[in-house]
Amino acid sequence: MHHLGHSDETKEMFQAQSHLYNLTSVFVSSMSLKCAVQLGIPDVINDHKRPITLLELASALQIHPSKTTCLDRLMRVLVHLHIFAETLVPKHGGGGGEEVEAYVLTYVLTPSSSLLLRDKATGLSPFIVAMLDPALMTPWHFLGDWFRGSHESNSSNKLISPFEAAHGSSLWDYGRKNPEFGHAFNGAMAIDSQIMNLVISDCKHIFQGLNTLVDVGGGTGTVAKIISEACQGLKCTVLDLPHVVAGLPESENVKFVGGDMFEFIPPSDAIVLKLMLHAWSDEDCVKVLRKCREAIAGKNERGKVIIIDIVIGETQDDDAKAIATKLFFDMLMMAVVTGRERTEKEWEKLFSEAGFSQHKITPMFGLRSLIEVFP
Ligand SMILES: C[S@@+](CC[C@H](N)C(=O)[O-])C[C@H]1O[C@@H](n2cnc3c(N)ncnc32)[C@H](O)[C@@H]1O
Ligand SMILES: O=c1cc(-c2ccc(O)cc2)oc2c(O)c(O)ccc12
Repeated sequence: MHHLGHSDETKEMFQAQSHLYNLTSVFVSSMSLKCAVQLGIPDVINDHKRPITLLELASALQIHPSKTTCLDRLMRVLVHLHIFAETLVPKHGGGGGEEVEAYVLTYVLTPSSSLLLRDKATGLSPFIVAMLDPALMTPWHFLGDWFRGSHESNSSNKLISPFEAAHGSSLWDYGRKNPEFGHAFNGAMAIDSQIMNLVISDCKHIFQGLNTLVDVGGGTGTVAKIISEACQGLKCTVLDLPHVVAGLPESENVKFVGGDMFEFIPPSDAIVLKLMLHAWSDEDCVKVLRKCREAIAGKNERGKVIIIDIVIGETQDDDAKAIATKLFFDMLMMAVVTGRERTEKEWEKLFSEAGFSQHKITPMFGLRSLIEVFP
């Protein structure tokens, strides 16, 4: 291909333009992924038991023939994103020792699409659909207006989020009023929590010596179940909003309490807060942490708060991708709730304002850290 001999200035301008076009269209990656999940493409490929051609895929998905070329284009982008891979297979099976003359292009799963299969407990498909629900996408369209200050505070005189500006309710209240969304969101969080299964053996010592534990905002109890199964005899209570825990099945070691963490946290040896404090302002975090301190009062050296959350600026942050994801999370916490991601210094400030004297941070899995906080 012949390239025109552009000046450095022109090259730079085209690069800048290309960068902006790329940023403007990155949502196409998320939406193409969501489409693949909605169509059930990973399961169709898996159920086929061998590499699948475009026509076989279109037929299994019952796609109208007029849209086969559109499916081809969807698959092309998903292959580019490493969700699926292409492989050439001999046209007529190639068995029998005869020379193969023609090959046909087929699709196979990759490690990423293997995580989307329906039968896997850790299958991420419901997570992807919930996180890309229009209810969570709409607030982003309100961000500009929200910055300009047209949406300042709700009835309790607190700064409202772009989510509340868009929907007229906080994320948690919206989930109560729209149970389908609420269940999908809680289901997504439960899937995210399944990852604890992979690390619990490494952090069992954190729960050693504890008799009781409360998982504050523990959703449908995934983390509590994993911890209680790993630590024999440990009695776990999950505190979450009443509509979240209503009717959930209990067991001998996992009980549910419906309530508001700003009002009351049941007394226990330790409190777990996973992906909780990052959803709240500093002022609200200090209130919750003070309630936690009351709940573990009198437990001597056993008493502690165990936080699983993001810490910005850790050594793992050498990886540019990890930094970007943490910064994206920070924006997410701005758009859908009233929280933020915090550096160690910012966490430390919250702990000392809430009356805690010591903390220990252990980088954990993925982007999360485990922070033990002591009175
Ligand atoms: C992001 S989810 C985290 C769920 C769980 N900890 C996990 O990591 O899978 C936040 C949870 O906080 C709960 N929540 C929100 N406000 C609360 C409150 N005032 N008191 C108790 N729980 C609350 C929500 O219902 C939701 O289950
Ligand atoms: O809207 C969200 C999304 C998440 C989330 C995204 C990706 C993950 O791997 C885990 C969690 O977390 C949230 C959260 O903790 C919160 O308090 C409010 C909203 C969201």
